[in-house]
Amino acid sequence: MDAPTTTSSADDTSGEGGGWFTPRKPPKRQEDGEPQQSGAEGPEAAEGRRLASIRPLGRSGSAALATEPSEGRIPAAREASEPTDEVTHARVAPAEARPEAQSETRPAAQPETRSPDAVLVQRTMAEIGPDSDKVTSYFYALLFTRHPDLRALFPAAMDTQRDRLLKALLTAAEHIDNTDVLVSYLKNLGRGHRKYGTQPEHYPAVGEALIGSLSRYASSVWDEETEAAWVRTYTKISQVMIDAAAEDELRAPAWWFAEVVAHDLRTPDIAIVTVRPDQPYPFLAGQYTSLETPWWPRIWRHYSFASAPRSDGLLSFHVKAVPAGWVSNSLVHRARPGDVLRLGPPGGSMTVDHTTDSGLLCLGGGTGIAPIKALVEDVAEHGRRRPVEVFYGARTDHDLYDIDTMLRLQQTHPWLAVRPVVDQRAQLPDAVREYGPWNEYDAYLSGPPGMIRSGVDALREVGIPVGRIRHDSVEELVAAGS
Ligand SMILES: NC(=O)C1=CN([C@@H]2O[C@H](COP(=O)(O)OP(=O)(O)OC[C@H]3O[C@@H](n4cnc5c(N)ncnc54)[C@H](O)[C@@H]3O)[C@@H](O)[C@H]2O)C=CC1
Repeated sequence: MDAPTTTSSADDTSGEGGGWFTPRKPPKRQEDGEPQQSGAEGPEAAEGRRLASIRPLGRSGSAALATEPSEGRIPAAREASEPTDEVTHARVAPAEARPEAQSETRPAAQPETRSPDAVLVQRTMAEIGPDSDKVTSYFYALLFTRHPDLRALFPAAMDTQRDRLLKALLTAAEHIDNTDVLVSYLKNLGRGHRKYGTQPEHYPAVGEALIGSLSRYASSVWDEETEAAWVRTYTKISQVMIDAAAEDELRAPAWWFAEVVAHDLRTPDIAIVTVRPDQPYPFLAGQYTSLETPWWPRIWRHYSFASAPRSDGLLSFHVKAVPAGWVSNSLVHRARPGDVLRLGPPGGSMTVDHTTDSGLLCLGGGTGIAPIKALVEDVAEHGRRRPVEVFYGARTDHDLYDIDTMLRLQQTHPWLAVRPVVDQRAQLPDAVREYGPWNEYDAYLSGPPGMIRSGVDALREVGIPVGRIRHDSVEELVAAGS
């Protein structure tokens, strides 16, 4: 099944964006192609005022956000940029979930801790909240009418990811003061865009469309000051992305080709797909990649690696075909040895900290067992006898499609305990409560959103601090309709 794209509780910012692709020739303004809008604020009025402010951002090497990342995470946006496998819709965080909404309810005497730009950006976000679908549509209308070459390079069916790019940008802007988290997120986002062929000159085009759509739908709060704040914010965002992509270019390809070498249908809708990349693919156990099939060009989905790095260089994924999941259905029902896929760079930070000897408490629900298996192999390879307890949840016995592998690992490694938990008999979080104590353990959760939520609650109840609980982004899992 599609792996979620966020990992870890206190970190991770893998980033994949929604896809800006290389035009065959440099993008060119198409004044005649403007979307026709009735009403006072047409695209020209909305967008034409300050386009010169967003300049092409070359590969300067000087990141606008200078602070080094501390592996932070932006929970809402990380996955936002890369869909899992489902149709999703524009989702701007509800007002009550937004940082500015919280600060708006502070007592008046409390000092403002946000930067002036953040205040203006967040005010815009609050304003466009109810119109997020319209903002998204207008954003892409502006982008593609002004830069038609870009349209041809997005997936044919934009519904699947059309809001990903915008959402990632808006979330990044909203967190502009949270530099540690943001820089790491944006660097990953910039690196992830290399597989689309994104070039520095594409960023101003996107920035213009962004400001054009925001100014239209946040017109009641939009003024010169707000526009300047957005221009500064977007310039910072894009500069970090451009620099990260340029840096990455020196050491890694934009994508890897990977030939399917094995296809093991474990249940009618779950397959283990093994591929051989065309060149070495470095990654860490617990991470994931983005994957494109030949049947759905430019539709990328995330899948966790189901093994630690192997000496033969092969990579495996556990894929569950989900309703309307184009990529997952192709991988389960169509892919065969010899087919060639493309892989993006690895991402995610749900990885083992080898500097400690703490035990690992792992909860894997359904195909979420894939990265858990990789973590177990990673611990085994490091030769440290750390206790590892795996709770493997499934709907029925039949759905424990990889239990044999897990039990074999348990036989080989005395420090490993694997406990299958089948729904009819127990709930995964309840099962965890029956064992323990867990206060000396780091926890890893991988599975559907409901499992992550109730699992985190249960783990906190049994005394594991939140900073030691790592998991995939629930928001993104929900967005994926998993
Ligand atoms: N890196 C990761 O974290 C990965 C996550 N996944 C995610 O895992 C999910 C797997 O889907 P399926 O195999 O269809 O799983 P599923 O829906 O069949 O659920 C599997 C098990 O998770 C537990 N579970 C599910 N909902 C729960 C809830 N509300 N409360 C407590 N426990 C619950 C139960 O034990 C259930 O049997 C997908 O959403 C996929 O995106 C998949 C691969 C990797």
